[in-house]
Amino acid sequence: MARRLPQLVVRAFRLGWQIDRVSVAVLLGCQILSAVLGAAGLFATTGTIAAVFGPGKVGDKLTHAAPSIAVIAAAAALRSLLGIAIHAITVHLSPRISREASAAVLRATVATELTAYDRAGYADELEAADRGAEVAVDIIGEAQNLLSSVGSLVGAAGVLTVLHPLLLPLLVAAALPQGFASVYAARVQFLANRLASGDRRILLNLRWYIHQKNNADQVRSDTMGRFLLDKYDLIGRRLDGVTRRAALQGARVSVIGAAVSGLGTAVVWLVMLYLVSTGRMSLPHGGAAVIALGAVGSALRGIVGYGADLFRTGMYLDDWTSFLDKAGGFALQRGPAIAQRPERIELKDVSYSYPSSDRAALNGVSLHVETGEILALVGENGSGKTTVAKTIAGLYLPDSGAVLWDDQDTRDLDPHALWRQVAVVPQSYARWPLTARENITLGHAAPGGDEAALRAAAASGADEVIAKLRRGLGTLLAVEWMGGEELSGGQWQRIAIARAFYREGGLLVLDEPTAALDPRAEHKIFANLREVARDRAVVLVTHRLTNVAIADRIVVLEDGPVIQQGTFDQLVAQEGSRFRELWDLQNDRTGIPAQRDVTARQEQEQAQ
Ligand SMILES: Nc1ncnc2c1ncn2[C@@H]1O[C@H](COP(=O)(O)OP(=O)(O)OP(=O)(O)O)[C@@H](O)[C@H]1O
Repeated sequence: MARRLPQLVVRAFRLGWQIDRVSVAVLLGCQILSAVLGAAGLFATTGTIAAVFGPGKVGDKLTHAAPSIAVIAAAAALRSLLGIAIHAITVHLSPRISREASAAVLRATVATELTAYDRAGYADELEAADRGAEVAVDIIGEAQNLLSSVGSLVGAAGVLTVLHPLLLPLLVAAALPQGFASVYAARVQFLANRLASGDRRILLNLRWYIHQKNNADQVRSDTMGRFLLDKYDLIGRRLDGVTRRAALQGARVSVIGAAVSGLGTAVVWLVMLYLVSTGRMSLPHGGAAVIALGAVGSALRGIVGYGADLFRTGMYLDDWTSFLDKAGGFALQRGPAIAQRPERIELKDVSYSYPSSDRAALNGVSLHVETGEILALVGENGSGKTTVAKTIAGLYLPDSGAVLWDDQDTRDLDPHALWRQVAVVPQSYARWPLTARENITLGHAAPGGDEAALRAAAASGADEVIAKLRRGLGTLLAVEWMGGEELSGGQWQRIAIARAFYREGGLLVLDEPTAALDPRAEHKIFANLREVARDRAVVLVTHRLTNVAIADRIVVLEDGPVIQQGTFDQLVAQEGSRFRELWDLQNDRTGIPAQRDVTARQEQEQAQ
């Protein structure tokens, strides 16, 4: 603690310094002045006592004591003014420190590799960092309380040492057991909190799932309410158990520490009585020592208490800094090269495993797509289509092999510049609680007003959606907010596609882009796709095989590796192949395979 506390005080003020130098400078100035005034007041008190208890007439004694009394009064008045100033500055500064600390976590989070989210433990580290940012609100207050106690201690200790050199070391020794106990209790509480972070996250998720509008119908229709609430209760009780055990353990040690310190304090008083009764210390000095002892005692208790608080806050802040330093070990650290609009993107023998899985999601995948082309990825659930699409888009880096954007490895490319060239419609797209305009432009408003956004909306069918909104593009798409409106699933999907069409990027990735669309809307998307692909490379992931007929090339994946590649006609013609099997199954209920069989039979008969 002795080693850590000075570092933590420096760290607290450094954090404050980054945000508001003037406030921190004034705070430190007030603190030093207050300590000096405290010592002056205490010295004046001993002077007053010596004068009052000394020999002479009462009137003379009071005249003698008057300057000291004036100093005591002035010091007390000034200190209380300084106290008000310190409090006001602390209250003003603390929330800003906490907000800045949270913003730093957010900045680090968006600057981590996507794969971090797939790693067990990352969410815990993120939560710990968030908690560190949350408690940062206390650090300035705790640091300044500690400084103030240290200031009082220095002043009072000086006075006490002048009165008798034995008293101060004895008092410090008496305070130490309580100090150790407080730090131990703080540490136990911190470790318990860390241990419980997984459960706390589950509770948070449960709350979110129960509150969320998207799930509200299923919570009711699936009669999930009781089940979720019981789960919440169960985990809450487990959490209570952890905190109760920590509180008991901390309290046990605190009681022992307090008892030993209490005994120590009794010894100090006995020593003082002994010194006064044996004439080793004068009575006026004894009186002054009583006051100084009180001041030193309360300063020591302050150091112990505030020190323990600061120590605990420091442990949380350690989690915060360690997350910021390495962003959970997944900080984006790619090369600086700036990606241009890609002419050709190529996957060369790419393999990729998710961190939490010992099975490869991609296994030796090689394929390419060029500007003006539509590449379709096909395969059964879990075959690796989305993973390939994300790897092409530079969202994942391969474990082995390479993803080349015009011969430049995505590992060497600046990721933000690369993503400016990418437009993605993922399977579950974000429904931002923003206006329709912002949902399409995503903060990249075109200089020519709404023209580009409306063009993208027309290409995706979102124009019909916008036309029905009360305030058109300016309508807030969040019904839970005043003036907001809600869209249907398919209407949202049209907006998500418009968003991708709006982006200028040279790569367009569509992962099941029409799953929620009606046939007319779906037809419109695919009718426009060739035009959209004119100056972009398009990667299309879909299970609806009729839609992949539009693609220039189709890649069929199965559990990681590519098992077939070719045009639609080539793949359909491969009897017994996986693509042909999926095609036949999909059309089993529509009669298309039967028609095909009839056509094939007719052709055979004609040939004979
Ligand atoms: N975040 C993840 N963490 C661990 N494994 C994952 C993760 N995402 C996908 N996988 C695994 O990787 C494999 C490929 O998944 P991917 O999502 O690429 O398949 P897909 O072909 O797109 O499937 P679908 O047709 O169901 O969308 C699957 O075995 C899946 O279980």
